[in-house]
Amino acid sequence: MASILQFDPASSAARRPERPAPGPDALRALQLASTLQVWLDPGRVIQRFAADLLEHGEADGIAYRDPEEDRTLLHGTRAAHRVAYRLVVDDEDLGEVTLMCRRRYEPAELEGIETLLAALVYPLRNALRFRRLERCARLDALTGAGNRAALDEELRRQMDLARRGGHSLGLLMLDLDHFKEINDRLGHAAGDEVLRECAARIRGAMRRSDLLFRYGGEEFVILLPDAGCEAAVALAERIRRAVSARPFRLREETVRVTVSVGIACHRPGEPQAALLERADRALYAAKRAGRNRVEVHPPAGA
Ligand SMILES: Nc1nc2c(ncn2[C@@H]2O[C@H](COP(=O)(O)OP(=O)(O)OP(=O)(O)O)[C@@H](O)[C@H]2O)c(=O)[nH]1
Repeated sequence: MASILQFDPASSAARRPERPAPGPDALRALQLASTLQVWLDPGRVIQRFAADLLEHGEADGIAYRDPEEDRTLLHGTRAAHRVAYRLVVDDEDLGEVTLMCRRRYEPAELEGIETLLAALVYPLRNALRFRRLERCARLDALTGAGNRAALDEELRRQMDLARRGGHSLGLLMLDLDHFKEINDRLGHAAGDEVLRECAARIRGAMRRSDLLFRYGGEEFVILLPDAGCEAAVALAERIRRAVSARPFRLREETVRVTVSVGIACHRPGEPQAALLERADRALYAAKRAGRNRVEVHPPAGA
């Protein structure tokens, strides 16, 4: 088990005030920092950092625990001797870097490694911040689903993948029934609560590979990569049941909510707008047929 050292570049410099003028380590760190700052993806920053240390034989393997993702990236191979650094800048957690080596580290070697870690922390912090901002720009703040801009981008990407791979792509358009009544009777804040809870129930019915977006006010879109109409109908029914099965408990009231769902499956060569338009037509048919139901475009037998 490796001991974990907290690495903060400010306190690390403070610990060695008598450090001599820049030597080869410092020059290498400077070069490394200028290479690393080019990347705005934390995974790429770590990959480049690891490649540099592996190349110089300072480690046989380097693992990185991302502070915001449930994963650890490994470069190189695992080895018995380990030293782990929790990276912190101004109280901001940047994750944990573990260096693994077949031989035991000497104290002088660790000092050199800490100089290189100092080159890593700021590019890594910038990349983590950039990723956070980019994610916020693509998320709907109320429900945590993807927003309209994210849907446009993802739909284009998924249609392209479907075309190249010869896969199918299912699209569900989902709308809460009589939502205006909830807003009018209980107020906008209660309406917001319903939207949040509804998104949570939808997510609970989805598989990991399905993608949820808030399309507009009380309308959601789900993309099902590599899924045909049968799978799309099965998901739509699961969602319809999950929403209507039990009342929504709000702060002061409980309300029953239902959803209508329209489904269209991508046809080769079909433009994005046409696919959305067909799902919308199916949704309209579900509303006209009485709501709390699922319809597909084209309708069976058409
Ligand atoms: N609370 C809340 N309400 C919203 C939000 N966005 C849109 N709405 C409301 O959603 C309601 C949509 O009403 P309608 O389009 O008439 O639809 P509906 O009442 O669900 O009726 P059907 O769709 O025909 O079943 C309007 O009252 C909007 O003000 C939001 O972010 N929060």
